[in-house]
Amino acid sequence: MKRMIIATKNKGKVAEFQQLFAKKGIELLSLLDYNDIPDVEETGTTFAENAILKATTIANMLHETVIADDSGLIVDALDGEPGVYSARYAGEGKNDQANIEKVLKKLQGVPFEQRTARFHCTLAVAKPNGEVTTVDGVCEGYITEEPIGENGFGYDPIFFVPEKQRTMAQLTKEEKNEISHRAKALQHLLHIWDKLFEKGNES
Ligand SMILES: O=P(O)(O)OP(=O)(O)OP(=O)(O)OC[C@H]1O[C@@H](n2cnc3c(O)ncnc32)[C@H](O)[C@@H]1O
Ligand SMILES: [Mg+2]
Repeated sequence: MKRMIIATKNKGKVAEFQQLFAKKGIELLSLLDYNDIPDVEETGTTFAENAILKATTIANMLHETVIADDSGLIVDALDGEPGVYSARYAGEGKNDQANIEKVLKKLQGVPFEQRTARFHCTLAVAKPNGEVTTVDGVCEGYITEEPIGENGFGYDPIFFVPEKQRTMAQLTKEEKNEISHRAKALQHLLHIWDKLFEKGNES
């Protein structure tokens, strides 16, 4: 396998996948490399449903094997919000800053030890022949009281990683890729990679 398509338009995800796949010597394309691919409506109520929806829709459209990523932030004190609605928590505009402000506002007065949260990532691989496989990855942490750090994307500035004693947005791309939900899901995928793409099973 020489190239792989990631069914996403999220630049932050693309940058992380580029780095994660570099070691495999696979050329990565994303939906940012194509014109005129409409957004897939994320009508599912679970990460897996949405990841499968995105992967199968784009695989059917392009007649190629594609990977889709559906991910989000789960905050225990908010009963799991923003969850599958992470990208559009503060409205359809997908505004990272507004999403962060909404989480922080809802958590006002909640002490640090009760601000537990996790990032979840489901990756779905869809082949043009209709076969679909999913893998998951999770990263545990705490929600800070204010945004800290400039790196990454989405909720990274308010996600404190105990292992690193810094927020996700204070980590380099390499450091985030050592511990992130996305990297863990991809590790699971790489474990079954040869089986998924062994000769005769490529399409
Ligand atoms: O659907 P695609 O095109 O892949 O792009 P998206 O941004 O809409 O992606 P999702 O539907 O999977 O929504 C995931 C949201 O969860 C948040 N998120 C996911 N992974 C994250 C990460 O590594 N760091 C910070 N926030 C993350 C961020 O707000 C994302 O927009
Ligand atoms: Mg989305």
